[in-house]
Amino acid sequence: MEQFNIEGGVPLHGEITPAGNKNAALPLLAACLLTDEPVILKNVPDILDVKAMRALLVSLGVDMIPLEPNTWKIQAKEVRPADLDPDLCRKIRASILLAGPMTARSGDLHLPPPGGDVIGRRRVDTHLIALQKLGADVSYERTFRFHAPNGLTGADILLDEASVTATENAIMACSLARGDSIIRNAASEPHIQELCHFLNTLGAKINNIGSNTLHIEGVPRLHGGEFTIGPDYLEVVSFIGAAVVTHGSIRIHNAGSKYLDMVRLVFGRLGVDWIVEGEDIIVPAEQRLVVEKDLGGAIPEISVMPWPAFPTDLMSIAIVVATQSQGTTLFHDWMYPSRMYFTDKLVGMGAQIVLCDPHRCIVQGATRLYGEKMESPDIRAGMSLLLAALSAQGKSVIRNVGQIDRGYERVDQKLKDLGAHIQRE
Ligand SMILES: CC(=O)N[C@H]1[C@@H](OP(=O)(O)OP(=O)(O)OC[C@H]2O[C@@H](n3ccc(=O)[nH]c3=O)[C@H](O)[C@@H]2O)O[C@H](CO)[C@@H](O)[C@@H]1O
Ligand SMILES: C=C(OP(=O)(O)O)C(=O)O
Repeated sequence: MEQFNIEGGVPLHGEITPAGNKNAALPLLAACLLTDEPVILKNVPDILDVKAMRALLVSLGVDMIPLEPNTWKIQAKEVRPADLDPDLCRKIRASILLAGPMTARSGDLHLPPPGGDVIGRRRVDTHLIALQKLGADVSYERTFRFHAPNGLTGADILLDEASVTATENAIMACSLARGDSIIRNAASEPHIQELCHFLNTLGAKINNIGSNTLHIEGVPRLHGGEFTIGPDYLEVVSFIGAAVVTHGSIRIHNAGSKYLDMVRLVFGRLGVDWIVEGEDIIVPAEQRLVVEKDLGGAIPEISVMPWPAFPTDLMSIAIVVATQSQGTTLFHDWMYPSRMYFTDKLVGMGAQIVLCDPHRCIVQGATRLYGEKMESPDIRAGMSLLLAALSAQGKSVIRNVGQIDRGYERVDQKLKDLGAHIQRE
């Protein structure tokens, strides 16, 4: 297993361009199953999760041909509901995204359980409820079977929670269902909006995009098309965090700042700001990192919520930034029960953090961090430990960097280009 060796304390300077959004690329790749015509996808990130999704699609009969770096021609001329490799499905959460398009396209799929980040129980019930509502038979005996030999029929679907991937599965299935559908309590993250725009490019009829009530007119077939995946806002914010905790200054090209309003508000409470210049973001070196108290001097709370509120996937980055901001902040992530345990490693580096329970921690900043040897537990915690190591005095080792490579393209090279002292070994 590869590791990163980092010599911390070097301010980052320079320019980067983020890769395409992992959480958009994965559903868009799965959505290519909905048409037998070729699709050209541009700005597909070169990351481990995409490699796993590609292997899954290939085993279902899909051709995926690289045209140039980050650009793929994908054609699902004929699909076969083959027995999918359970180990491959377990590698990524997004393997569950095969359920919607395969049930709609071929009426049959045997799907082993998905995997992904180990950050607590991750239910799939909402996915099953949505597909059942559209008329699919769903059974589970260590593997899922989705069966709809006569196709799917549009329905009024009320999701029992605003699950991101369940919304995506429902959207893909409704697009080819007979008749009209409504998806209520839909999630509306940027990647869900992007999936809707992509499907409309292929001839789907999805309305109210970006809202929590989607209207979908089913169509008998989708055609081919071309689409460019948008920038990964999670990578953008991770690099903003890296610049801030190293007191550096960077320019991020094509940063997709239209999606960052809430993040800016929340990071603003930690004293972080940036300048938007066209499509770019500039993080200035001079930041007054002081926690902004709530009215009456109360300790501010940063908590996660479905979009357009603050995303859970940025919680660990915000926690590391808070260790470098003067003041006290309460962090609350009710979504996942195991996302906060990585704070132990920050404490080992010198951070003052009280883990109150699996969902809450209090960070008292600013503290100097010192280099440590660590293991990357999950993708975002891994990236956060990398930020901490870049900010720390002395040497750090981060093992199990495959967790970071799942979602960040060439992260070590990008950091090196910004002047970081980082080696992959
Ligand atoms: C491949 C992909 O796109 N993964 C993302 C997707 O995962 P994923 O789609 O798996 O996450 P979900 O949106 O289903 O839910 C995340 C967690 O929050 C809970 N929950 C969610 C919504 C809600 O209204 N009530 C509720 O309790 C769920 O039970 C689950 O435990 O969305 C998550 C939440 O943004 C992100 O962390 C993941 O990076
Ligand atoms: C939790 C994440 O990914 P996944 O859902 O793919 O495990 C993430 O991207 O932070």
